[in-house]
This record gives sequence, structure tokens and C-alpha cells, in this order.
Amino acid sequence: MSSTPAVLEATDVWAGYGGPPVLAGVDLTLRPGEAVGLLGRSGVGKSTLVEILGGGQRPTQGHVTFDGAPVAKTPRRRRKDVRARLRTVHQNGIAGVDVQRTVEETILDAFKEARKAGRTTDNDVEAALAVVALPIRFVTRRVGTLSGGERQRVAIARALATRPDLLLLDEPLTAVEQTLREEVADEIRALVRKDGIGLLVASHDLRLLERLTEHVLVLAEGTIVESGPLRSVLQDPQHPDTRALVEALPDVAAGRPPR
Ligand SMILES: Nc1ncnc2c1ncn2[C@@H]1O[C@H](COP(=O)(O)OP(=O)(O)OP(=O)(O)O)[C@@H](O)[C@H]1O
Repeated sequence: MSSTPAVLEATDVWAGYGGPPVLAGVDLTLRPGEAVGLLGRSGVGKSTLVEILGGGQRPTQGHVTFDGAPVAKTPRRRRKDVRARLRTVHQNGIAGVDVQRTVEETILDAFKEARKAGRTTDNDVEAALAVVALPIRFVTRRVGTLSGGERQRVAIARALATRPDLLLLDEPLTAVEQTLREEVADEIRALVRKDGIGLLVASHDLRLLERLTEHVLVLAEGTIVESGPLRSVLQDPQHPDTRALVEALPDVAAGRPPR
């Protein structure tokens, strides 16, 4: 990896919910424009880590910085600015969106919010929706009437519409059918590459990580147990959890192109 300064850095992050710690000393560095997968078995703490990285949850110990400033202590006056530059899309899609708003209003709100934070944006709702393969006819639909997969796609469109510096995706596209998932993943990948947007994707879906990222971190037993170029990790997984995830997908393990 290069020596470019980190855009996001987690140092000795611990977290838990009263029982044994879920995260027990996670260190992680993301550099501008990198596309990194956070791989791990179900329940290992991926969502917890993503929440902490995005500033939505405080670690019990350790800290996270975004552009050198602690995310958990962003002063009120800077929150809009950070929110415009560091976006999280939660596992269940559209958290924080009014289900009564239409899809168009939801995307336009994102543009407005970004402009308030001093970012220049276009106002192209159709282009924002095209990234997630949603046709323009969806603009008049209220978010509350969308299917789970459509909501996930609107949430991603909203987050990408204003070109953040870094996008954190927690199990994206889980509710989207496989073929469409691949198409949308490829669109997202093309856009983040074109615009140099950093990407962290938490998932146990190796096929998705193959399409979206080139580097992978494996979370197990509360820490990052393995890290490297996705291809190398897939071809020679070291940790038993990584092996289990890879072996579940023989064609991925064999290096065949994703279907
Ligand atoms: N609010 C909470 N209260 C108590 N326990 C929680 C809470 N949130 C998460 N946990 C527990 O913390 C652990 C890590 O959960 P987390 O959702 O971060 O894992 P994950 O890797 O994202 O899982 P999945 O892949 O299934 O979404 C799990 O054992 C979960 O049951």
C-alpha cells in the first residue's frame, strides 16, 4: 500500500454490548480512493465496526479519525461537512430517511444538504438513480412503498449522489437479486473509480467483494486477522474463517471470474 496519508484510521478500537467484547483492538487504515472489503462471518462485528468508523457509535476504547480529526467528536458546526464527505449506508437501507418522502425528494434533499456543506453538486436525479439501475419512473414513489432491495438501492444512490470522499457500505444489495446485484455493483465500482471515491464494503459475500473491491481485511475474534489483495487472500486464505468463506464458493477459490 502507498504512503499517502490515511483518509480514515482506526486505532485499537474496542466495542461490546455488555458481554464479551465484539471488537478487541481493531487497527485499520483507508487511503483516498481505495476500495476495501471487510470480510467476516455473520455476527463477527462488521456492522459494529462500520458504525464506529462512520461516527454513528462510539467505541468503548480506541479512536477513529477521518482526515485526521476524531469522527466521534465532530463539533456540531462541522457535522454537515463531515456527513457530506463520509457517508454510511446501513445494512437495512434507508435509515434516517422519511418514508413519506418520494425518491426524487430524497435524492434532492441529499443535493441540498451537500450544497449547504459547501460542496458543488449537480441536480441530476436521473443520473443518481441510474448508478443503481433504478429507472426514472421511481421518482414519484414514496420511499415507504419500495421493496427492500429498491430501498437499499435508493440509499446507495442518495449516498453517492453527492460524491463523498468515502462511502461505507454495510452488507449492501443483500435484498437485491443476484443478476441485478452484479450489474449495480459494477456501476458503483465504475463510479467510485472514476471519481476517486474511497469505499469500504462490509460483507460475507465474496462475490460482491470481488466486484467492488481489490483489497480485503478479514475480521475475526474481534480483530483484523488477515489483510491483503483480494486475489491473494482468495487463493491462499490463512485464517479458518477466511478458508470457510472461500471454500463455500469453489469457483471463487479457483479464481474463475465471478458470474
Ligand atoms: N445492540 C446490540 N445489543 C446487543 N448485542 C448486539 C447489538 N448489536 C450487535 N450485537 C451483537 O454483537 C455481535 C456483532 O454484531 P454485528 O451486527 O456487528 O455483526 P456482523 O458481523 O455485522 O453480523 P451480520 O453479518 O450477521 O450482519 C453479534 O453477536 C450481535 O448479536
